[in-house]
Amino acid sequence: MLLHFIVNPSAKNGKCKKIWFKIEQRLRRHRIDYHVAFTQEQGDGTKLAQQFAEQKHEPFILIAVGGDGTIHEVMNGVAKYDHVAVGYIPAGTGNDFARGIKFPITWRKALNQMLLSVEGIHVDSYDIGAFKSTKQGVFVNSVGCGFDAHISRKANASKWKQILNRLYLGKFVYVFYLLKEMFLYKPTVIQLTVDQKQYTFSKAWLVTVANHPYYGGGMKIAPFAQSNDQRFDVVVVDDVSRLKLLSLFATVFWGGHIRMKEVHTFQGKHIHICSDVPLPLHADGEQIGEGDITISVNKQIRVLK
Ligand SMILES: Nc1ncnc2c1ncn2[C@@H]1O[C@H](COP(=O)(O)OP(=O)(O)OP(=O)(O)O)[C@@H](O)[C@H]1O
Repeated sequence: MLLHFIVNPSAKNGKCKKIWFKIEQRLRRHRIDYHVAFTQEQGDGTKLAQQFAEQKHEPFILIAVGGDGTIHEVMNGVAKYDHVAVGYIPAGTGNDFARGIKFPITWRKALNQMLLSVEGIHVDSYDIGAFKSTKQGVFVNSVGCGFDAHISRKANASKWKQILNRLYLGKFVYVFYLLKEMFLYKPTVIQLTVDQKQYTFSKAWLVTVANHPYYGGGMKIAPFAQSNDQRFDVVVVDDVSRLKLLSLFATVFWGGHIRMKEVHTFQGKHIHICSDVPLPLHADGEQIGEGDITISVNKQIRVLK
């Protein structure tokens, strides 16, 4: 069987390119036929994946190699096609999708498992979410609005990120903006609707709609979320002091934050978030603009395990 790969060479601060060369050696050694396309800029993952899906009429396997941004883009290209099974080799900095579906988070182990799986073609079905705001699309990990999207927007726009990325210190940019913006960001009134029930939060910092527990490179933002239960876990941080917010960012690594009284959790299939002030939004860590957003469960997608 011919395997199709979409590789983001820039993932993991450019290390993904070297990872791909090693993957290629293994494929050749196993005499596996493959075809590869490289992304050249943001958005290419979606375009290439859609082109593959439209060209092929028989079932085929499309494997994304990169980080969460890469699998996000590839899923956006193929979510509406039933004849595609998606594979994922984690080769990014965060790799939360792999954690979320309990797939190995190192490229070597993931490749080994996938090579076994390809022979038997073992696929599992997973939920993906659909969002509609000024942009629309699907997500595999989470959609977030408010403070976290604000931080990632600031960090991505920073000239320091590119410089520090080259030194593999890119994460410090997020920490810098987290500490700085904590004192500048103004929490807002948010109206949240979960399956027709309405809730109002007067000083909301952030709302995360999660498909599985992981976020931001291993933080357990929604510890009980499951990626195959056809619903989302919603986490709201409201009316928290700036000092306590800092401790929240420490406890979120093991999921301890959900015991705080300022953290509210819900579960549902249809979520609407609106606010008087347009809130920054992200889907799987990718910027998707700002404003009100509606999120619903998309049909499941088949993933190679
Ligand atoms: N050739 C390219 N050059 C620059 N950016 C690219 C290229 N191809 C894709 N991108 C963009 O790179 C961004 C980051 O990719 P990705 O998220 O896969 O890697 P990562 O940030 O290292 O991993 P993670 O999200 O898991 O932390 C995505 O927004 C994607 O659109």
